[in-house]
Amino acid sequence: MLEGFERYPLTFGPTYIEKLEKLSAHLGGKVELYAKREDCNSGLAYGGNKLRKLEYIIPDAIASNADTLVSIGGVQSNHTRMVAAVAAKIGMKCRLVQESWVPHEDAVYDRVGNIMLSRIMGADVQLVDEGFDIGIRHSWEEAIEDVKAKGGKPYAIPAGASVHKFGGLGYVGFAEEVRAQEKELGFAFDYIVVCTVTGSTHAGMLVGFAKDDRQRRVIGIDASFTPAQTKAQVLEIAQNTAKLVKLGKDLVEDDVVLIEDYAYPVYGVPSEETKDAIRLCARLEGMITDPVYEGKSMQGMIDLVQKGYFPEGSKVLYAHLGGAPALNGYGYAFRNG
Ligand SMILES: Cc1ncc(COP(=O)(O)O)c(CNC2(C(=O)O)CC2)c1O
Repeated sequence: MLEGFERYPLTFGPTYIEKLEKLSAHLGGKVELYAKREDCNSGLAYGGNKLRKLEYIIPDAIASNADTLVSIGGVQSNHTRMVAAVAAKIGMKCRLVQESWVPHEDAVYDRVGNIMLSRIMGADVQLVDEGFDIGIRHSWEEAIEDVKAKGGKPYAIPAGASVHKFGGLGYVGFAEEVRAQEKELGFAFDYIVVCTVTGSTHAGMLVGFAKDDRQRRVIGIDASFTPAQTKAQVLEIAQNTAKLVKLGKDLVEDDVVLIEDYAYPVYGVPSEETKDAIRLCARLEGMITDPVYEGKSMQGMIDLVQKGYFPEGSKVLYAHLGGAPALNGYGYAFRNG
C-alpha cells in the first residue's frame, strides 16, 4: 500500500508481538490478549508511535531543505521528545512549543521525563501557558514564523504529526506489518486496540486494515476527553490517507470506532481506574503503560474484556504506542505504589 512513498528508517523494523498470557488468564482466559510493542521500536530516546509516523515525514523535511523541525505538544509530550530525537539524529535543529495541556500535581512536572529528554537532546523548548487542544495552535504558528525571522528554515510538524499530509502513512504500514506477522503466527487478530488522541495512529490503522475489511475492528480508546473533535480528526485523516494510498474504498464515520468511556477525568490526568490498570499490567506482565495514553487504553481493554465486549475466543492485539517517560511527572499519583 505504501509503494512510492519514501521512508526514512528511524525504527529497528517490525515490532514484536507478544502474548499477554498472565493478563489474559487473570481476566478469565476467554479472550487471548497480545501486545504489539511499538514502545520498543527504536533506539531513539525510548521510541514510540511517532517515530513510525515520522519515517514518512522526514523525507519531505529533508527535501524541503529545512534546517529546523518545529513541533508542539503538552509539557510531557512524547511526540515532541521524539521530534527532538529525530532532529538530533538527522542533524537538524529543533524548536518545541510545550503548552499547559495538563493540570498536574508534581512540582517537577516541567523538569523531568519527556521535556527533560528534549532539553538534553538540544531542543529549543518554549513553555507556553495555553490549554489542551488537538487542533492547529497559534503558538506553533508563531514559533514557525520566529524560526524564519531568525534566519532559520523551519519544517512544520503539527501535534502528534497527525494532520500532516503524510501523518497517516506510518500506521498504514503498521497494518501491512501485522498482516505479514499474522501469516507467520498462523492466525488473524479479531480486534486491534489503540489509544486515540490527535488521531493519525488510529486513522492509519483504519486505512491499512480497510484493505481486508477490518477497519471497524480497530477499537480506538479516546484519551483526549474531546472525543467529538478527535473522532472527526481521525475520519478526516483516514479519508485523506485513503486517497493518498489509493485505497479504492470510501471510509465513513461509522468506520471510526472510538470508545469515549475511559478518558476521564480529563486529558492527561489518570483516574483511579487508570492507575489500577497501569499497576495490573505492570505486575502481571512487567509491561509499563503511562497515565496519559496507554494507561487509559489498557484500562479500556481490561474493562471491555470484563464486560464481554470481545466474543469468547477473540484474539485481541493491543498496540502499545510508548509513553513511559511521562511517568516521571506523575510520581505523586504513584507515591504509594
Ligand atoms: C504514548 C502515546 N500513545 C498514544 C498516543 C495517541 O496517538 P495519536 O495522537 O496518533 O492519536 C500518543 C500521542 N501523543 C501526543 C503527544 O504530544 O505526545 C500527540 C498527543 C502517545 O504519545
